[in-house]
Amino acid sequence: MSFITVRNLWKEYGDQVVLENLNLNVKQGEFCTLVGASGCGKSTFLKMLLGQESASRGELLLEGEAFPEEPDRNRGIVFQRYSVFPHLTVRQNVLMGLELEQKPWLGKLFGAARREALDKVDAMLESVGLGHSADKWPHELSGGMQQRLAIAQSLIMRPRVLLLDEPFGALDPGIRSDMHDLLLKLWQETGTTIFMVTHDLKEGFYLGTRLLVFDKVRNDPHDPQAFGATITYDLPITQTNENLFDDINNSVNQTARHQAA
Ligand SMILES: Nc1ncnc2c1ncn2[C@@H]1O[C@H](COP(=O)(O)OP(=O)(O)OP(=O)(O)O)[C@@H](O)[C@H]1O
Repeated sequence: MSFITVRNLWKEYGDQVVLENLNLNVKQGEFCTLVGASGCGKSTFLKMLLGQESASRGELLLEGEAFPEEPDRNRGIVFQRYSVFPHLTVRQNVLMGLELEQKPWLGKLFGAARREALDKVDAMLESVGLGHSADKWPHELSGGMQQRLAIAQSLIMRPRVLLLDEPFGALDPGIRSDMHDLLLKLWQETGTTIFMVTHDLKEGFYLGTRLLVFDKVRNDPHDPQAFGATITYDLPITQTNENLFDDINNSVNQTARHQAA
């Protein structure tokens, strides 16, 4: 049985068809990268996987069962812009998830439970290279450090599915490449299933084990909302070549021009 099953999935907002007829089977531990023109519903798809948006039609299954309708600890998300809490230190930012999980009403751990949680937090901070910054405030961190903190915050909950929405889009190229190494290391260590949206096709090819291209196959210039995007390429990344890269790039750019027209 596949870990995640997407069957004839549609998403509409009012008259606008955003996604049409998505079909996908994902195994546990796969690293899927999602590319596509702006507005093709990539973030919407992540939100559906997170439980923040529901499908208009079709099925979204986790191990054969309907996805829980509310976000839960099975799924973590990291956005492009830093989603950390400015009024908490680095350590408190990562600790908070564990506290809320174990003490949902009080939001605080005490004694041995707190010490155990702090050990986990410090180990996680070490693994994302923030061991020396545990007592800093988010505004004292660089963009790359804040993004590492956001990743630590998600991973401490050991999500079975990690959703990344252009997590490195706002970072400089050098820092991006460090973050790639870090993400691959954490993915290998945790075995979590990843869906990552990127605008950078090369990044998609480099990081993922599987590339999903979201694109519109039909376009009505008089009614741009009539048709949604679907998955036009679903490729194991080992089977790619230079021509395919150009084909995908061209079709995504063409859709982007239609959307902008
Ligand atoms: N809550 C909402 N209500 C109405 N329309 C929405 C909502 N969320 C998204 N949309 C619309 O759905 C379409 C797809 O948006 P989405 O953000 O998923 O695209 P995307 O592929 O992630 O784009 P980008 O690459 O620019 O982030 C857009 O036209 C957007 O305006």
